[in-house]
Amino acid sequence: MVSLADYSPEVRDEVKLVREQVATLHAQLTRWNLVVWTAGNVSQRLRSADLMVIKPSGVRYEHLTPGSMVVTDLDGNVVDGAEAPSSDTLSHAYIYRHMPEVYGVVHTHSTYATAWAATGRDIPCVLTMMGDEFGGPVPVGPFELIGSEAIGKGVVDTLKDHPGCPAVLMRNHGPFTVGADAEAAVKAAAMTEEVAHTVWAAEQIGTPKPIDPADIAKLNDRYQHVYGQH
Ligand SMILES: O=C(CO)[C@@H](O)[C@@H](O)COP(=O)(O)O
Repeated sequence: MVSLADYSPEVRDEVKLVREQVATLHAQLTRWNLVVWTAGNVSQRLRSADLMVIKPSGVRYEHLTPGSMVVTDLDGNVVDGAEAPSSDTLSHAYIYRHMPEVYGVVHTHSTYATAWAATGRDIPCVLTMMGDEFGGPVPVGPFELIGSEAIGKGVVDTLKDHPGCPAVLMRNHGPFTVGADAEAAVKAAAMTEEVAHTVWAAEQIGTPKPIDPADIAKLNDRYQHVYGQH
């Protein structure tokens, strides 16, 4: 069995840093009310080796530490860690293998996004915030059972039809989000829940108005390339 001792000091240094980052980011899941009990996970892929760091399965967020984070290869084989990795490890690994631009993956069961997932409806792009973050609707992916890479394949296949979108609502299950790092994927999870809630509220009031696709593209381009500090 391969262990961290088989990797260079540079890789081991990055593992230490990413363990700290991923452990800290799990607190953002509870901060933004995206999870109940242990129903969510965060991972980040390393830049220096084909490894990833993911949460141990079923461990409460207040008990998570950098040292409890599990290191696996991109086939889900444990390389370092005392506890079993997340239920979704094979799916996170599949996403990393098939989306080379992705270095962060998050899964939650946040209430409003999961309610949309239960209906099988895409969240329509009726908010400027959706143009900004998603560049269109938040799509629904196929129903898949948990524990294999099937969910990961469903996420990848769905996002092929939604280039640039960082979120998929896996039907009857909940949101999976991706990003250039774990923090970006956590942000996408928080924004997914926010727009799921707002669009649901809009549908209680009346019929949300669609945004012209050309304007959605302009919103997304500005937000992705101009917004914030550069
Ligand atoms: O969605 C599910 C189970 O339905 C899991 O991803 C969720 O409970 C989190 O599991 P882990 O604690 O990451 O193994």
